[in-house]
Amino acid sequence: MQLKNPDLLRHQCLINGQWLSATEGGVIEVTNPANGELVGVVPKMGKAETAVAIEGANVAFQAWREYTAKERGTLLRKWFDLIMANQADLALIMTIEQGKPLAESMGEIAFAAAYVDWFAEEGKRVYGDLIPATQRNRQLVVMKEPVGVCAAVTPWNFPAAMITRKAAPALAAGCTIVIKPASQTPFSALALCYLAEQAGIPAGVINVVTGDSGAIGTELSTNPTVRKLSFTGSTSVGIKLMEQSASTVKKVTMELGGNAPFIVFNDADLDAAVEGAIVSKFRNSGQTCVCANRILVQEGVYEEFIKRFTIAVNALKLGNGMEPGVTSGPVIDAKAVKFMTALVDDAKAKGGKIVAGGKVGDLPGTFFEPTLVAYASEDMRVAKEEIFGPIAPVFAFKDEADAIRLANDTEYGLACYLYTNDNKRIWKMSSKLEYGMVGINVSLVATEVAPFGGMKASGVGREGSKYGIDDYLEIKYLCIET
Ligand SMILES: NC(=O)C1=CN([C@@H]2O[C@H](COP(=O)(O)OP(=O)(O)OC[C@H]3O[C@@H](n4cnc5c(N)ncnc54)[C@H](O)[C@@H]3O)[C@@H](O)[C@H]2O)C=CC1
Ligand SMILES: O=C(O)[C@H](O)CS(=O)(=O)O
Repeated sequence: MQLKNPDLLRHQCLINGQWLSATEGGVIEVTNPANGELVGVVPKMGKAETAVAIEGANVAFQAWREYTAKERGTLLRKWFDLIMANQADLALIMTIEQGKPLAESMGEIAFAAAYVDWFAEEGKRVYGDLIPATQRNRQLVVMKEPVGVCAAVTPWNFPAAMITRKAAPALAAGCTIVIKPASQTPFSALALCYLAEQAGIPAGVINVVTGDSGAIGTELSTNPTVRKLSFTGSTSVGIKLMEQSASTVKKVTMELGGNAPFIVFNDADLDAAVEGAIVSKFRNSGQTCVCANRILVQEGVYEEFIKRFTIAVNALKLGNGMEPGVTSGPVIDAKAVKFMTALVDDAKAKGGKIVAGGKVGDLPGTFFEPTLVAYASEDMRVAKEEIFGPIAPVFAFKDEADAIRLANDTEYGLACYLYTNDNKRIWKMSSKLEYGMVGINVSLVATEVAPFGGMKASGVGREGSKYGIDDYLEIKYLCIET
């Protein structure tokens, strides 16, 4: 890996300002999903190292909370500047360990940096209240204080943005944090924390522990010093972490799975809908929690949509994300390839028609072709399960009532998309769709200035926006005799 700044490629974890190997010397191998080549190794840490990191974060918290919001903001701004100055190297690390095309990695690094920039400012707007008392000689004051030591467990699909989306509000609020990145993509996390150290963020404020997910996760979720845990990943693991966090009554933010409907009405701009479906479905090879998981097209335009969408899917270029022009990289591992094959076989067995792709990619890594399943039906696995890969099932619906029924027929409630030019329908549908985020003639909704999150099995809490810092704060009410 040819980096301009070789110091970014870290093979140890940052704990209390020290770069450490695992106590027992174990390592985890990280491979490139595009070709199976070894990228490098990181420490295989566990409960003991995690406990040390938590204790160090607690010591650091005592001083960090005394910094003014402006002082913390200045350091976060320096972190932002260093992330952007190293964008190309960070993107290269991401593509090699995660597989997404280099252009997408460049975009994610800018997206990750945007959260740091946003919360560098937002920390300075954590206001309290003075409440008119109901009794004479009383002053009622509301203060907001940092919750303390926080934990973050993050996924492989956005190895940088999911870290800064948690670390930036935590640090801006005056908290400290211990991060457990996905074992598939640790180098992005380690590089980001190296840059935080270079920005002058004090030792112990931000820590990274790589290794045994179960052991590290159990310590993070049960250690009483940790007051807040933020997780992005599968609903099953999220539930487990919520259960484990309950024993010490932690605040939790859970960004979990999704099953996004992408609804196209007869009156929609079909070219815009096709373009939006390509972006929403095939970004990161379909491995995002907000990807279009079910494409619902009204009967009047179904055949025309399939015709245009087939052309667009066949125009996607599958390959190594380092190659110019590649739009679709590998899926994360062989397990994902096997899952995609099972979903396609199930759809075919239940009457679906594979009009594009449908096969394992004929490339050295873990590739699956961008796939279009026409004439999808509700009894198929792709109707109920989070695909998390490059398969686009297209279902037909009759009218608004049918679209709402189909769209809400899932335990998830994260993102959904609506393509129509009827304003009355937009407001009526938006109020009935059981999702935390609604894209209306828009297929990419995530931004640092808006609340990201959902309901039902998609989790609790919001990240980003002015709402994203609240869960890193405690409200303290003072009742003062005057
Ligand atoms: N909502 C989202 O953005 C994401 C959703 N997913 C969903 O999860 C499915 C599986 O993907 P995975 O990466 O395997 O997700 P996962 O939920 O297994 O892993 C996410 C993170 O949790 C950690 N983890 C796993 N088991 C843990 C435990 N017992 N205690 C503490 N931490 C633990 C992993 O090491 C990783 O850092 C995907 O197919 C997709 O459906 C996965 C990634 C992101
Ligand atoms: O976890 C994810 O899939 C991301 O949150 C999706 S996004 O924020 O990049 O849209």
